[in-house]
Amino acid sequence: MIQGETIAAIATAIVPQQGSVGIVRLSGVTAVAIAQTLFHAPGQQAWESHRILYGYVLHPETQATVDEALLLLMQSPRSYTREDVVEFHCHGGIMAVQQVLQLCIAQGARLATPGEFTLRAFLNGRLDLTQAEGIADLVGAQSPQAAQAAMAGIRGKLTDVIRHCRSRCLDVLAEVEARIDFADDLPPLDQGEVKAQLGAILADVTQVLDTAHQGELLRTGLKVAIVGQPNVGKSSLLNAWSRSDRAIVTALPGTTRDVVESQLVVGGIPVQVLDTAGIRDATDQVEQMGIERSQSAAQAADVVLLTMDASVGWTQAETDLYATIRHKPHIIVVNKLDLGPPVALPDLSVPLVKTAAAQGEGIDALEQAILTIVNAGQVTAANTELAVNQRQAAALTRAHVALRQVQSTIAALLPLDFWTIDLRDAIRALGEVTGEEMTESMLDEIFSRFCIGK
Ligand SMILES: Nc1nc2c(c(=O)[nH]1)N(C=O)[C@@H](CNc1ccc(C(=O)N[C@@H](CCC(=O)O)C(=O)O)cc1)CN2
Ligand SMILES: Nc1nc2c(ncn2[C@@H]2O[C@H](COP(=O)(O)OP(=O)(O)OP(=O)(O)O)[C@@H](O)[C@H]2O)c(=O)[nH]1
Ligand SMILES: [Mg+2]
Repeated sequence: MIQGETIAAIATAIVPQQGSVGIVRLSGVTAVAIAQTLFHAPGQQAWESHRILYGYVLHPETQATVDEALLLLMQSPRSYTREDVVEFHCHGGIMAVQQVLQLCIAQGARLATPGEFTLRAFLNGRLDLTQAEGIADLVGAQSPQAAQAAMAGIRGKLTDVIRHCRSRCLDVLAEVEARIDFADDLPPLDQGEVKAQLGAILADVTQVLDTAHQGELLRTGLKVAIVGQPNVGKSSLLNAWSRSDRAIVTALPGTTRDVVESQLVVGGIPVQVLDTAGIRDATDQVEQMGIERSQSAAQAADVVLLTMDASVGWTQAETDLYATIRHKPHIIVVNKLDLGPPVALPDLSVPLVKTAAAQGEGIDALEQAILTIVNAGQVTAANTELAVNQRQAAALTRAHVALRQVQSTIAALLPLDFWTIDLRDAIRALGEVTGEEMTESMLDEIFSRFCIGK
């Protein structure tokens, strides 16, 4: 194992007071030497791999005690990066980890770039690209289902399927090339067999591609904006939905002045709900600015909930507002249903949900309507075993196109050389999913999206 220059980073959250323990991680050729310079382990503790040492981090010049800490050694290749890895498990907060990191830098380590530990794990063959992306997804997951899908990626479920597709393509390519090179010495190509193989591979690629929408919903989640006239019950809806008193509710129209956010999980999908200022012709400057924010929130949302008051009914104001959001996926929420049946409903064929937010009624129906409108299907643990991301989907789409092209080439009775061109394209595209065929700049681009210390 060739080890790179030693990199260092704080591996835990650096938000103040957010953890009782903080970890500084080192990986590379001088990691152990740096630890031996900085860490004093009293008594007869052995510096062995996969052992924890107890002791003190001491400033090498002043001998001042920087922290009381635990030290974890993981010797190459039995580590996350497959290089020598050392972790200082310090007290939490920011001072201890920052000072230990500074001491490591002073001893010659360099600050790791985002994702660099995982990049090294990838380059040293400990994980492939889909697994590395699974790790980033797990760190960013905002719902248990999103975490479950990420974990499937880490465990190599997608890798297995894609590798199998790629190796079958390589088999077909070998058969075809053999007929080109040694046509006289071999029996003719079994075209039926080749067609069957291609059909089977295409079916597998299609099945994986079909998970892209679920994957996108789980990873990026949804932004849902509640808009409507003042006093229709938008803030009450947010509160009922999030089972909290997140937003101020009063009987006065114009209560909400700024966008109020709440993070929820709907059917496994992370959902950011935005309660907004009621929209009307306001003279108050603060309210007017709030209304501008409502309008931007609606335009930035994935789904807009146009909320109305059943006891007032659908008015010209709703018609005007509707015109501004009709190009977005939207649902009409008829609130305050407890005050009696709606006076007037819109003459539109759009999804409509009836609620009584103050009583917490209608939330289930609202969630169902949202899942339907974004075509969420059933995001359950059972079918999130595979959930490809946009990058993987783009590569799989190229593989799909190339495989279809091979089928057309065969059907058009073109010579064998033509088959191999598209087969190679498909093989390259499948290799991009797992990272077997990647350029350095593609890798930099992917890993730079990771957080520092990962
Ligand atoms: N303290 C700490 N906790 C952590 C991590 C870490 O780096 N440090 N991880 C980091 O993300 C995750 C655990 N992932 C890990 C994956 C592989 C190895 C590892 O050493 N693998 C070697 C040898 C395993 C063995 O002893 O046989 C290997 O696969 O070759 C370590 C951590 C989550 N928890
Ligand atoms: N009867 C009844 N009253 C409701 C319901 N939902 C909200 N209200 C009441 O309507 C009033 C306005 O509620 P809010 O949730 O503040 O309305 P809003 O749309 O956020 O109002 P603005 O922030 O001013 O735009 C409050 O007095 C609520 O208690 C409901 O379902 N039924
Ligand atoms: Mg409000």
